[in-house]
Amino acid sequence: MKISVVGIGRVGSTLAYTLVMRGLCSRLLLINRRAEIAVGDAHDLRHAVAFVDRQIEVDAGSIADSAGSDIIAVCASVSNSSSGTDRMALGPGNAALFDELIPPLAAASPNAIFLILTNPVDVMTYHALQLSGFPPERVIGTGTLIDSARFREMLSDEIGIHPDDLRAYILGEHGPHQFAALSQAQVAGERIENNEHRREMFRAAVEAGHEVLRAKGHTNYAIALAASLIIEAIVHDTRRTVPVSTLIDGWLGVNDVCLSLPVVIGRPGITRILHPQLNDEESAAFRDAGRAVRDAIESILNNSTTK
Ligand SMILES: NC(=O)c1ccc[n+]([C@@H]2O[C@H](COP(=O)([O-])OP(=O)(O)OC[C@H]3O[C@@H](n4cnc5c(N)ncnc54)[C@H](O)[C@@H]3O)[C@@H](O)[C@H]2O)c1
Repeated sequence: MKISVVGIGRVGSTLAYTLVMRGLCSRLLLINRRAEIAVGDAHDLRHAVAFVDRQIEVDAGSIADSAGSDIIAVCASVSNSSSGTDRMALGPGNAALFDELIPPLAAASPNAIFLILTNPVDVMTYHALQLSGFPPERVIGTGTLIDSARFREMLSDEIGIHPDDLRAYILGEHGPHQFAALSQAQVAGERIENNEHRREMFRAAVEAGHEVLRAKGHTNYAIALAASLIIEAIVHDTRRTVPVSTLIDGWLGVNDVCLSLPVVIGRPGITRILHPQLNDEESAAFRDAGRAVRDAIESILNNSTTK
């Protein structure tokens, strides 16, 4: 299993460390615009391999060196130091960066699965899909997995049940147009009540990500573990059900846009998209998210090579 991580900044280097810790590949390639950072991280991680149970070849390299990757995790980004909590502000810069990166990465590894972390993640997942020409099941955005994890963690504290056992999803956009599918939230077949307190908890979960950004200027640990859960599902064909950003084609009248829905993930990538029975308010929120991300795709990708 060969995994390439593109963009060795705060998120990419934490993801690379997580992949080594979890022994999720036999070859790990790090690619960064400033090559010396990737070289340094590759050395450091090679020393870390001595402390894990699996032999992993860790290298720094170029897009040509990524040939034959099974999974390509894209964390490359223009600087996000001045964008604050506005992920869309990164859109034009990152769209141009993807124009440069995705076609040669896809050509070097035509059978790979792309995992997109770069923000605005729904727009960038759509862009990667277009630029690679890969089928939608092999282009996955981390989407609202991270938001859902924060929400389940808060629910778990209140209910006193492990977050993994709670079926509670935040869906839609990884951004302001996300919503909690509370009408479907349940544990062991028992409904998790949809009340004002829980809706307040959803708002707190969304705010929690912003609090991390305000405090330290970036997020890295939780998103790296979220990405490694998706990668683990691919590597071990676990068929886990996770909310991630994927191409939506027709559901609830939403078309030609990437948004988060629960999907099943295995060795081929997304093996199935699930369609929860949302109530009217949640269905309207999903359509709103579709409109917002579609508008962003049109304005951000206007000048890109796909137009
Ligand atoms: N999806 C999520 O939930 C989530 C969570 C956190 C961060 N993010 C996003 O992940 C991205 C990375 O965040 P970060 O904090 O690591 O940023 P960062 O600035 O620390 O790292 C970005 C890295 O990309 C590299 N890079 C830029 N252009 C490149 C190119 N052409 N080829 C190779 N590398 C290139 C830069 O040199 C830098 O090392 C951002 O877009 C951020 O918003 C997403």
